[in-house]
Amino acid sequence: MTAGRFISLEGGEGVGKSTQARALADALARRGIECEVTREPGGSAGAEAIRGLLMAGAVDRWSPHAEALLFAAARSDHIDRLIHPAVEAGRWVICDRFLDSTRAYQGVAGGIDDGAILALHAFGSRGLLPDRTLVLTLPDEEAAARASARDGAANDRFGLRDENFHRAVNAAFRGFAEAEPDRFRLIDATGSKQDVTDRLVAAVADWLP
Ligand SMILES: Nc1ncnc2c1ncn2[C@@H]1O[C@H](COP(=O)(O)OP(=O)(O)OP(=O)(O)O)[C@@H](O)[C@H]1O
Ligand SMILES: Cc1cn([C@H]2C[C@H](O)[C@@H](COP(=O)(O)O)O2)c(=O)[nH]c1=O
Repeated sequence: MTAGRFISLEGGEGVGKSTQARALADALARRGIECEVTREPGGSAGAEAIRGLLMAGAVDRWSPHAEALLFAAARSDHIDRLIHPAVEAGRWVICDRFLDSTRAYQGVAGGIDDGAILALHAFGSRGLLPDRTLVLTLPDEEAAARASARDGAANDRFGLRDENFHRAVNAAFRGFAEAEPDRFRLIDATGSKQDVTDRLVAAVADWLP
C-alpha cells in the first residue's frame, strides 16, 4: 500500500485553488495516484451544513471569534469523516483550504491571536497538519480580476470584505510560508492553468514513484 498524503492548497480569493485542486488530482491520476479532492469549509455532510451558515448573510453575521469556532467545528467533522480515514487507507487527499485559511482570515486579518487558533485546532482536530501546504501566489490585482470575472456581483460574506482585508490575507499566507518552510511551498499562480498545474506537480515530485 502506498503512503497516504494530505496536501492543502491555500491562498487568497481567486488565485486558482479550486481549479488546481482538480487539475492536480487529474495530473496525479495520470501518474497512478488516486486522490480525494475536498474543500473547507465543507467536505463532510456536517461541515457542508456549517458552510451554509458561514457563507450566507451579512458580513457581520458572525464575529471573528464565532467564525473561528464554526470553522474549527466544521474541520473537526471533516477530518474525522473524510480526511483521516482516507489518509489512513493510503489515499492522497487534496484539500482546497484548511487550517491556514483560519489563521489568515480570522487570525491575521480578523484579529484573533494565532496561538488561540492553534489551541482550538489542537482541541478540535488533535492538531492535524497537512503533510504539505501549497500556497498559490498571484499579484492582488490579478487575483481580484479573476474572482470578479468569475463572480460578477455575486459575493459571499468573505468576498464582500474590503481590499485591505484581502491584502492582509494574502500577506499572511506568504508570512506563514516564510516561517515554516518545511511544510509550505509558495507556488507562482501566474500564467496558464497548465503552467500552474506543472508547478504544483513539481512541488510534490519528491513523493512520486
Ligand atoms: N491560470 C489561470 N489563468 C486564468 N484564469 C484562471 C487560472 N486559474 C483559474 N482561473 C480562473 O480564475 C477564477 C478563479 O479560480 P478559482 O475559482 O479556481 O480560484 P479560487 O482560488 O478557488 O478562488 P476562491 O478562493 O475565491 O474560491 C475562475 O474563473 C478560474 O476559471
Ligand atoms: C477554510 C476557511 C475559509 N475561509 C473563507 C475563505 C473564503 O472566502 C471562504 C470559502 O470560500 P471558497 O470559495 O470555498 O474558497 O471562506 C475562512 O475565512 N476561514 C477558513 O478557515
